Amino acid sequence: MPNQKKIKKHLLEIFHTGLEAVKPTTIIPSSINFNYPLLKIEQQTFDLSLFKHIVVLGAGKASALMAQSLENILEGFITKGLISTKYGHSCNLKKIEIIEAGHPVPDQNSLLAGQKILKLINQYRSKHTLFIFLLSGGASSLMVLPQKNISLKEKQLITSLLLESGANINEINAIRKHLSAIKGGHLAKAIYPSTLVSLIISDVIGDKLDVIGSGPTTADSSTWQDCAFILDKYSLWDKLSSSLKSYFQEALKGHLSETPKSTDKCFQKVKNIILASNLKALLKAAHKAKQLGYKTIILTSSLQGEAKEAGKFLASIAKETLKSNHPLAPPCCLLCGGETTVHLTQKHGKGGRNQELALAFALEIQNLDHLYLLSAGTDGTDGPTDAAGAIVDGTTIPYASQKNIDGKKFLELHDSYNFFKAINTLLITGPTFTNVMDMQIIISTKED
Ligand SMILES: Nc1ncnc2c1ncn2[C@@H]1O[C@H](COP(=O)(O)OP(=O)(O)O)[C@@H](O)[C@H]1O
Ligand SMILES: O=C(O)[C@@H](CO)OP(=O)(O)O
Ligand SMILES: [Mg+2]
Repeated sequence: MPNQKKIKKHLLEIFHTGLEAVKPTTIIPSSINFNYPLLKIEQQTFDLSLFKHIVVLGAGKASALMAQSLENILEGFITKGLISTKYGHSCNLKKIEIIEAGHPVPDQNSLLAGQKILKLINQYRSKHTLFIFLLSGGASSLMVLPQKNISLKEKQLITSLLLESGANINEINAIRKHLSAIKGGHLAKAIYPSTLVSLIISDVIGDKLDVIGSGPTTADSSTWQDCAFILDKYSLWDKLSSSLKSYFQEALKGHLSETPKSTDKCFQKVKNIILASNLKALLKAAHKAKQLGYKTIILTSSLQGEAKEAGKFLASIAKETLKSNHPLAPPCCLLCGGETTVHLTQKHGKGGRNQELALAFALEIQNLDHLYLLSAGTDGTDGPTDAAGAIVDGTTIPYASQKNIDGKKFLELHDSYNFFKAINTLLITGPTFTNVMDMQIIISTKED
């Protein structure tokens, strides 16, 4: 079907245009202006003649390309640097060391990164050092340094429990911050009295500074009470090791200190600057969709909730375009972004929130012509799979049925990856070196 091919090409063009707008290679050069001694980053200006050293640190899925883009501007001025990124997300750097580490569950290299970053901070901490921190999503797992008495194994266990529980990223990170000696503002505290500027690519809803990568350079707004509430809400107390359980209990009795709060003087010397977000990608994607001839609307950049419910809801809007021309008449493009969650049942298959959303959408529009959806993670990875997401239309479910593949069953088993793999409709991009949550692109067209 030639039209099907054309629309799929459009979906990919719109997605990749959105991605391009939030790549480090785009945003770093466009936000930084350097004319020695003045380094201007967005609205902030730093006089480099006041500093003896510039030390670049960072963690996240985008940190390697952020570092490379920064080296292109500042190479001769950087004293030393170290960033941590996910396996397979490195690129060539001249001055800055790279460690590749585990994600979404931290590993030994995540710990090594946390230790080495703290060592560099201790080595260069002074009023004459400017620390530049390159932060993007994934940092919570890629750089860890557990508080005293907490082992890496315990951090790994609680991370896995939280990821499977259906907890959202605010909740997951409230717990992670309270177990960390480097996130939840602790990194800013360790760097004080040096000057710190944190360049940030946001992958959380509302661009909350203390949630992105568990906010290493920001005052934490969550509390031990919040942690207790989250452990209750997802029935996690009994799944914790006995030592971790007593750790939280001690904290609730007031025996452990809180994460650094906004009144801490260390934050007076910190500038947190968000360089890219989901909305930025959606705006550029919308521009492309309009160029391709679609009436276009951005529905939201904060889609959240259970992935399959979001898929159903988006399908209802897509169908409305055909039925009543609302919110737009075809040919039109509806854009959305955000981060849904998947509450995994104990026995489950392989998938990710975008593939799950796409499968739920496909089930709702089966046998309907004219509707198409691309749903994908902007980091190029959806869940623990090698796919970024999937592309579906009205033929997806019937085509699978012909091959005796029952979409409904695969959805129930959270096995969306194997569903799409079997019918060869996975979207595979590889690492994109950026990360602004997920994007959904719906095209509704009345052409045959
Ligand atoms: N079989 C599965 N089906 C659907 N979602 C899954 C499955 N396995 C894991 N997930 C979800 O994948 C999420 C992690 O995906 P990932 O793309 O790495 O997230 P992020 O990009 O935010 O780090 C977890 O929150 C988990 O709920
Ligand atoms: O590192 C983190 O805390 C989160 C949010 O920023 O990123 P990701 O979902 O990619 O793990
Ligand atoms: Mg995420």
